[in-house]
Amino acid sequence: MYIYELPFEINKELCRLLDIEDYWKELAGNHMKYSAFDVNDIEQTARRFSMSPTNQLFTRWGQLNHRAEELFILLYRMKHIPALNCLAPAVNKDFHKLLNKHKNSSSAKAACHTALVQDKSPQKTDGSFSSIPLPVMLMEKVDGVQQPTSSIHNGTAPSPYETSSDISKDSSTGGRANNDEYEIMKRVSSIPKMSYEELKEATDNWSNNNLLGRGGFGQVFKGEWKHLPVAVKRLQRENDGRNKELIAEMCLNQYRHDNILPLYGYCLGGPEACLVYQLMAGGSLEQRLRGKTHHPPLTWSQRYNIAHGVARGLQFLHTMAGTPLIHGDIKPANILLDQCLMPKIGDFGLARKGPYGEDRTHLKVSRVFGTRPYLPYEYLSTRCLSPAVDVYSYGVVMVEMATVLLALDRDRKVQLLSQHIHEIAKLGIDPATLEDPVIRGTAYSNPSMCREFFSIGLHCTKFKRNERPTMLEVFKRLNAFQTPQANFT
Ligand SMILES: Nc1ncnc2c1ncn2[C@@H]1O[C@H](COP(=O)(O)OP(=O)(O)OP(=O)(O)O)[C@@H](O)[C@H]1O
Repeated sequence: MYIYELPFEINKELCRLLDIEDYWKELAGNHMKYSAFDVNDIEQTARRFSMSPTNQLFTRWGQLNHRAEELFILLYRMKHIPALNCLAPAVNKDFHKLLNKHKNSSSAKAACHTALVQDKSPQKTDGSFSSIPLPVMLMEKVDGVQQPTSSIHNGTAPSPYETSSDISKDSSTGGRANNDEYEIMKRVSSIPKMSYEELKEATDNWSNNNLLGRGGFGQVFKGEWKHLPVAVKRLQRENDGRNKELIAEMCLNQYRHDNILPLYGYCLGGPEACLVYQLMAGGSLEQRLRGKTHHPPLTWSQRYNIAHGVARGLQFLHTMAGTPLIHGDIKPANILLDQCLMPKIGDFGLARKGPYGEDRTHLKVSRVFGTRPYLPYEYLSTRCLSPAVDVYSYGVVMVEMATVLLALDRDRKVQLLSQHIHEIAKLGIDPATLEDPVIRGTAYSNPSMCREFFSIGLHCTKFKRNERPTMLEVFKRLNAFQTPQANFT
């Protein structure tokens, strides 16, 4: 019997059993070998049409002419006894010995508990199936029981009998995907997967000529992948935290916005895990401010556009449907610029989903990550993470953009820029005197813009977090500033 011929009652009950606790995902990803992308797609489609995801999975798999016996074997591998019981009437009796095998074994999966409790199989078996010899068509063996080999596999999902799995091949351990990895795959499933070989070729075998920079987690290379300019972040092999970085990047860098650096894909299959981003031809804001590129200094108009774009991106993250996303590491090195100097926020390795609901204002985290000179006291001392942390960091970046003073300068009396600017304000010093020396006193100077940046910086770095503006307020303030000053250079 083909899957699409399953009797309505059996199909319905299987859907019920496998929808519980998302067992269908295990079936689809670990056993039918669908990619995480497909699993996600099935889930989305089912949600869109308010239907059972298992049913959606069966429809897809069934289109490849898979048979009930094949499904039976996969359920056997999952040790899902209620589902096996349910499907038993639809398969050749020779397969029932698999069910007996589980019934006689004490190792039936604890994970089936929920399903067992709620089992309403239309036809219960009494465990007394006969052990008739298997049909001649069966050629391969699984756990001592031969399996059919006659299915037509003309689609993307490999045969359940193939020994190599897409997921296990893709695993950084080189072995079968473990639960953690499967969890990652489930969550990152909308991000395309790339092969290590492809990326090696794209970067000319990780050529030093293509090296764009280095960060705490690895190196970033320029490359061309399928005629698309890309930046490939190759994560350090010995870096224990790389999986964390990878997971966070993949799970959280999925918010699509003009001012968020798009993650094009990832690769878990090679000696090092890689993340692939849009290539930002303008480099990082850090490089531009510190004159580390061959480009001319930024004009005020460009600085304004960068400040505006970053505020726009952050207010977007902070206002995500009731759950703000806190970036946690806003600094010039993580603000990338495209060829038109449009900024995109990158590096979501430290990003966190923020406090849920309006009554929750912060999260208490177990460890503080990030770059110290950009972090406020309440986060460093009491580990309170809230969107106000990003606001604070943004304030420091605003002042850096206006003055190119270092966020931390050990030769300065007040080493932290976030504190230094408050001292300056207290002393009544005109911030325009601190304007970036490259443009101060030139035709490109813009003292009022410098004061405005400084003033936003002061507001954002207020000691008390509830006295800081929200990113939306900052964004609006910048918008308002644009109109009367439209002709600044
Ligand atoms: N998409 C990109 N396009 C162009 N250059 C990039 C891109 N991503 C990163 N870079 C360059 O590579 C450098 C290293 O980036 P990476 O994100 O690894 O580290 P970082 O942010 O500088 O430091 P850390 O991750 O330790 O905080 C950046 O400073 C930037 O110059």
